[in-house]
Amino acid sequence: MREIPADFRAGFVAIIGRPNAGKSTLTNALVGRKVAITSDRPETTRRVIRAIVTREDGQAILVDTPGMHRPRTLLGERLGDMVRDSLEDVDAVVMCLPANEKIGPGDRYIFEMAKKTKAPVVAAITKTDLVAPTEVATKIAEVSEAYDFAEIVPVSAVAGNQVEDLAGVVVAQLPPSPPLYPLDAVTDQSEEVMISELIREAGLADLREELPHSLAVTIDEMQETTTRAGEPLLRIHASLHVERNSQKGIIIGKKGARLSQIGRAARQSIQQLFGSKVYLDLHVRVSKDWQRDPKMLNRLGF
Ligand SMILES: Nc1nc2c(ncn2[C@@H]2O[C@H](COP(=O)(O)OP(=O)(O)OP(=O)(O)O)[C@@H](O)[C@H]2O)c(=O)[nH]1
Repeated sequence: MREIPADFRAGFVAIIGRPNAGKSTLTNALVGRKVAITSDRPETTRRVIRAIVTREDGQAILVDTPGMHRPRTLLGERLGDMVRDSLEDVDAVVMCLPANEKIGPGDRYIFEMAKKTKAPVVAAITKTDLVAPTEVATKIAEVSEAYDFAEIVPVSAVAGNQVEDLAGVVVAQLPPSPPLYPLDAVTDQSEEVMISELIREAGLADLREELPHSLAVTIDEMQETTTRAGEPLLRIHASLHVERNSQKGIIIGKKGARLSQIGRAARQSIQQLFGSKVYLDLHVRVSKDWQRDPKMLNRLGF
């Protein structure tokens, strides 16, 4: 293990922002690896994910929160609780504000929540690649007037601009501390959670509005075996839960075409992550109103 400098800093950092603000993409860019799933539909993130960024000068443990919105279902309420919990006991907060969108009521609602934490709040002006440099300057002025941020850093997770600078600014807000996780750790999620998130990501890709966020994934069985040729093989049986029969049809597609496509995409990303061959068996189940069913939510880990 390399030597830890005496002025090393470490702590927990909440990444907040309204749905679609770019939190998951920024988390992945900061870690340099995919740990959070992303999509262009709001409210993709359902879990509080811990991603770990380790640098020469410190270690930031990122808590990726679900986009904040007014709760309509029991799932919504639990997500809200998860966000509030994740703002307690953090050492710093990063609030994502997209460069290409005006500050709105959703952001102001989050400012109010952020005021309740004692931790410094850094503004990350995200998606700067989508606007002209002069617009970034205007945005910085708008953001500095809207809230008393400790620092403001414009960043593009997609173009990779200023991601390192943001990491440096965030680490500087953390208290002096030895590393809290091993230096090579990137996440504390279980393999099962990561696999189910990758399957959910594949399920959400290319879906039109008719199947919004009624999709949940459970891993029913997972087994490490070998192929006939003796190579390591990960066998996974998973269920895709939807709320209605009509949604089941959408997921399966004509003659099962969509489901096969989901299986192929998910298998590829799982193989990439684990570096071994994967056999993936997917079942689609209708679990009526799972977002309102306490038993089902518990099973899914909410
Ligand atoms: N051009 C560009 N697009 C970005 C950037 N960061 C995120 N996006 C896009 O913005 C959309 C939302 O990004 P996410 O990272 O999923 O947003 P999120 O805040 O985690 O969203 P929720 O999970 O809904 O809370 C995706 O389509 C991303 O590809 C960026 O730096 N540049």
